[in-house]
Amino acid sequence: MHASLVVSGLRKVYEGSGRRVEAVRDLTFTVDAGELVCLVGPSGCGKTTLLKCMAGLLAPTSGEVLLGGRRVSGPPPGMAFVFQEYGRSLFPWMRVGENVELPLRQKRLSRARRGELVADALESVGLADAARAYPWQLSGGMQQRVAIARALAYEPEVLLMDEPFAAVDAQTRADLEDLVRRLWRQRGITVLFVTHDIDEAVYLGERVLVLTASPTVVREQLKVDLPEERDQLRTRAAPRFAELRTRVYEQIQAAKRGEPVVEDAPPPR
Ligand SMILES: Nc1ncnc2c1ncn2[C@@H]1O[C@H](COP(=O)(O)OP(=O)(O)OP(=O)(O)O)[C@@H](O)[C@H]1O
Repeated sequence: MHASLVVSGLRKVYEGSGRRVEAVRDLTFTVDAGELVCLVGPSGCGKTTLLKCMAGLLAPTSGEVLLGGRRVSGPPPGMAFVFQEYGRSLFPWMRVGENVELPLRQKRLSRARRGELVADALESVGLADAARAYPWQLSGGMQQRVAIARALAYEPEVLLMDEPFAAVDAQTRADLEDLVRRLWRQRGITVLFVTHDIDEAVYLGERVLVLTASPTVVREQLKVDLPEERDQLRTRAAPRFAELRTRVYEQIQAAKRGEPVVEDAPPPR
């Protein structure tokens, strides 16, 4: 049930109100089935535009997105999202369990099966006892866990995450990062994770894609050759982690300065 994501020659030009913005010029990359890829780039480089095109919420000007070999032309059934603004993505008048169950109502599942999926997803994020609480009775980090549980319960082939931890404190963020790694390893979902945070990208990803400033192309694809088993203290203290984060940082600085992309650049040591 895992699917690859292919972005091919994607271009998006916004036009209207006498303004023309070429947000994304030419993006081509693949996220293999079951891979966890992080995407970083300078602010305003078109990450949200890209994700909206991938989610079928915005039509590209040219190029295409393929999910499991099928062209995306509207919200694909096998895709789930987690956004930064958990406060706005959960319905305050619904209990946690009902929020998690909501997207499942589109699927033709029995009530019992829906109940199982909700319980399993809440258990996976460590919130088995919160099903009857309302979102506003939970901390920010717990609300974001609910948003992750809602995406998991849907049993997606692909999970798109758009700066999902930007609004939580550092300690919670570290816990949520480990949660994403653990769920990804357990469930083998294909994950594309957008973040502003270079350390987060290197800690989480199997690969990091660095985008240029808008109009956007892929500046570099970096394989994260850290052990699969990661640890907030040991991994972040490893010399290889420091080398990788330096490389990503340099690439983002170069992107901000608008330096041209060097084709066939040698791989980092
Ligand atoms: N609906 C729109 N109409 C016109 N221009 C837009 C629209 N949405 C985005 N843009 C422009 O497209 C460019 C990329 O915006 P986008 O929000 O995709 O970037 P981003 O990388 O997600 O930004 P950030 O990192 O700050 O969240 C910006 O120049 C923005 O002004």
